[in-house]
Amino acid sequence: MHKKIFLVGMPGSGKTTLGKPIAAKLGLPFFDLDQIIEEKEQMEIKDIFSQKGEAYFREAEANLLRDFSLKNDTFLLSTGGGTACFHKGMQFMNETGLTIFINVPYEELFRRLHGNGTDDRPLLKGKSQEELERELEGKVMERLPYYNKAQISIKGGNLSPEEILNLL
Ligand SMILES: Nc1ncnc2c1ncn2[C@@H]1O[C@H](COP(=O)(O)OP(=O)(O)OP(=O)(O)O)[C@@H](O)[C@H]1O
Ligand SMILES: O=C(O)C1=C[C@@H](O)[C@@H](O)[C@H](O)C1
Ligand SMILES: [Mg+2]
Repeated sequence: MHKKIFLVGMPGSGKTTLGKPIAAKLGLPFFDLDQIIEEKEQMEIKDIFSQKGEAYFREAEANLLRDFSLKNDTFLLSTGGGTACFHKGMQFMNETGLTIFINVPYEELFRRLHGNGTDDRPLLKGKSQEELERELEGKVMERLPYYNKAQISIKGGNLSPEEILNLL
């Protein structure tokens, strides 16, 4: 049984929503790297982006991913949308534990996030509907090569936690 599990995937793919019940079923404590960053920095992610910039955020994220994984023996960690894609995040997670990619098509991500779903997602905020859909499409294309290195890939977004557990 794996004791260190990393969930990776796009914003809106369900890492937080699905992560909690999956962790509970597996008896693992659940953590969310975005929350860990906000606690450490004492700032919301959108403010880190606007005040300190994306490069600062990516470095803090990479450092905290490593610190957290080394200091904790058992966990299910829901990572940020970009964690796998910067500073060799995917490689580190694959060397450290079990990686699971929740693979949701961009059209479904768009359905979930348009409206107020982008308020707390600084990379997606302030775009028209059309721009948001194109942005999601582009990001999925750009990031798939990283996410696809996960050891387990779960296709389609509308699975329940129970269905996902059956795939593990
Ligand atoms: N399996 C699912 N079926 C249907 N809707 C879902 C599913 N998983 C998540 N959603 C919906 O999609 C939205 C985004 O989910 P969630 O916040 O869990 O994504 P995330 O991967 O944690 O995003 P982020 O990387 O921005 O933290 C929520 O409104 C949630 O209700
Ligand atoms: O997709 C991304 O690059 C991000 C996703 C979020 O989880 C946050 O980590 C942050 O908003 C960046
Ligand atoms: Mg989340």
